[in-house]
Amino acid sequence: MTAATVTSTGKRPIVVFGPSGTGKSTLLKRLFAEYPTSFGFSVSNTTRLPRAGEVNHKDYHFLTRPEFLSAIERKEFIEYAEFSGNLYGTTVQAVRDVAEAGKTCILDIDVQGVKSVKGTDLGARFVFVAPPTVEELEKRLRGRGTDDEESVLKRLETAKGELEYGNSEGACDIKIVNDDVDDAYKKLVDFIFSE
Ligand SMILES: Nc1ncnc2c1ncn2[C@@H]1O[C@H](COP(=O)(O)OP(=O)(O)OP(=O)(O)O)[C@@H](O)[C@H]1O
Repeated sequence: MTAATVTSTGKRPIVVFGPSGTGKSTLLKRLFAEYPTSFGFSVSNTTRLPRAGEVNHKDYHFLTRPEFLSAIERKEFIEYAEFSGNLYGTTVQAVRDVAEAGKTCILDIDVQGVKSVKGTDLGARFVFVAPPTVEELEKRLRGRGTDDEESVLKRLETAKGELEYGNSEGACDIKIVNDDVDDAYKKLVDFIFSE
C-alpha cells in the first residue's frame, strides 16, 4: 500500500477519463463483464424523487435539496451537476464505500472531476483514454448515433481541452490510445492489475 492509499482495503480507485466518444464505456463494459465481482461504480446522490422500484442507497442516495446543498458546502462532492432541475453528484464517501466493500471503484468522469479527485486522499490511479485522431473521434461520435449535429460539435469542442489536459505532464498514470479496441482493453487490464 502506498502512502496515498487511505482505504482500509487498499483498493485504489481507477479514474477513467478522455473525450466523449473515445470508447471509455466500451472498455469498461468489457471489464465489468470479464470481472463481474472485482469492480464497482459508486452510488450517486440525487435530489430527484425515486422511481418505482428504485432503492435508496442502492440505486442512488436520495437527498432533499437542502441536504444536497449542505453536502456541497461541506465539500463532500467530487463532482455534481444539475439536470432538468435535479442535482446529481458523486461524493468522496461513495467512492470510499466501494473500496470498503472490497472492490475497485471505477470512476468515469470529466476533467473537472479528475482534478477534484486529485485533491482528495483516495489514492486514485488515472487512465487517459485518447482517440487515435480527432477525425476518428468525430467518426465514432457520429457512428454512435446518439447525438444530433449540435451535440456532436459541442462534444468535439470540449474534446480539445480534454485532450490538452490528458496530454499534459502528470495528468495521468497511463495514456491508452483506443485504436484497436482489443489492444486498448489489454492495456487497460494490464494497468489495472499491475499493482
Ligand atoms: N477501438 C474502437 N474502434 C472503433 N470504434 C470504437 C472503438 N472503441 C469504441 N468505439 C465506438 O465508438 C463509439 C463511442 O464509444 P463509447 O460510447 O464507448 O465512448 P465514451 O468515451 O464512453 O463516450 P461518453 O463519454 O460520451 O460516454 C461507440 O459507438 C463505440 O462502439
